[in-house]
Amino acid sequence: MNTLLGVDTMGPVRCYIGLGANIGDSRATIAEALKRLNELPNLTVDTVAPLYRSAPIGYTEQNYFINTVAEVSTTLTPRQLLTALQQIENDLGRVRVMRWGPRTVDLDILLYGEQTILEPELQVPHPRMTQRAFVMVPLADLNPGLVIDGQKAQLLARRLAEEQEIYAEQRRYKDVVKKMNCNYSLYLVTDRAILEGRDLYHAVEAALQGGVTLVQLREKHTSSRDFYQIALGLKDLTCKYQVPLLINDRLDIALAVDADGIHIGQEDLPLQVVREMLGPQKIVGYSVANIEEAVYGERNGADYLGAGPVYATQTKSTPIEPLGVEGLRSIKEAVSIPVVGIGGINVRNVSQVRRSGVDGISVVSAILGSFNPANASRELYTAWHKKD
Ligand SMILES: Cc1ncc(COP(=O)(O)OP(=O)(O)O)c(N)n1
Ligand SMILES: Cc1ncsc1CCOP(=O)(O)O
Ligand SMILES: [Mg+2]
Repeated sequence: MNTLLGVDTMGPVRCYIGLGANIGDSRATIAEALKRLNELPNLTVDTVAPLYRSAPIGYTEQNYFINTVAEVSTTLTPRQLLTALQQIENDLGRVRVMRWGPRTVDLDILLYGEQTILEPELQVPHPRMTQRAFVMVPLADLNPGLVIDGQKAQLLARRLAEEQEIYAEQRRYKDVVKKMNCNYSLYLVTDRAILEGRDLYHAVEAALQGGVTLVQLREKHTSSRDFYQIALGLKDLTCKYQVPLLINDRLDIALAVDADGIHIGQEDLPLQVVREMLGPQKIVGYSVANIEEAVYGERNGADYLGAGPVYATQTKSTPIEPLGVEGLRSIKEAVSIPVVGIGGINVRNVSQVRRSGVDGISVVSAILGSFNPANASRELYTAWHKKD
């Protein structure tokens, strides 16, 4: 890379970014920082280590830190990357008061490819990284064989973990990466009634082969035990196709099968409670039928909104008048999180729905009502991606 001109001539560079926080809801702040990192132009978060809790070093009269390390690929120059990280820190409320003092979030370039940078503002490899368990332990999770200053990351991590106070947190932040990369464009919501006895797994697998990007298991009249078993089976299937699985309504089932998230509506458990119990790393979808509900959803932790019904539907009885494309557009314009339309969407009206500006279509009968769900999904996929 030609760093003088800031021009990329060599393709993306693999970098490691250290993240730490100890003010407020540190886990949520780290999740938000990772999301913003992944939204940077010319940068992709490839993988994130588990979270660790570590004792403060230097100034010890402060909270324990939550730490992790992200592996990213980027065509940003080291300087551009540093500026972008500082911008995220500032946007998330970091105020620089004291060296090694408490912080809302701290983002450090640990390694930038194989480069060594010795500038007053930027030193890479990070000068103290091989002395810190909270850096080396998550870094060794991502790349145990990595050699820094002639020493293997895994060996350094083991030694430092014995000397310094560091605890593994339960939540796996690989989920955050999955959530950040969630594709809402063709979202299948299941309903076994529509299958009229055909096998759910076969139908969902066919839909996945046809291009479905997200699946919601929606079981309205099933015992908890059966719901759980079906969810486990669907989780295996969606994992095989690397497509996230969300559970309709039931927080207990979503937790029990470690689903990628949940979809709840106006009559389900309160959004804030669901977010709190599921944690920041999981996807929470929220049903809305007007702008007020949409704004509420965005402010209270929803990752995306299911807006509908867009058209009349036989699949769910609802007293709500269809929103139409204009109603859908007004909801999309009122928020900045992804919005999918739902209700009566099929291959004939999908291009109209797309023109409202939403991020995807959510469908039941247009896929599961077909004897060939793979073809039906393919047609919807093509229609969604068709240029006007
Ligand atoms: C993507 C999506 N959008 C909306 C809904 C409807 O949710 P809700 O209003 O809670 O109704 P039920 O689906 O629970 O009957 C949804 N499921 N998915
Ligand atoms: C669950 C739900 N929520 C609003 S409309 C709807 C059903 C959508 O089904 P279909 O795609 O068959 O119209
Ligand atoms: Mg519901």
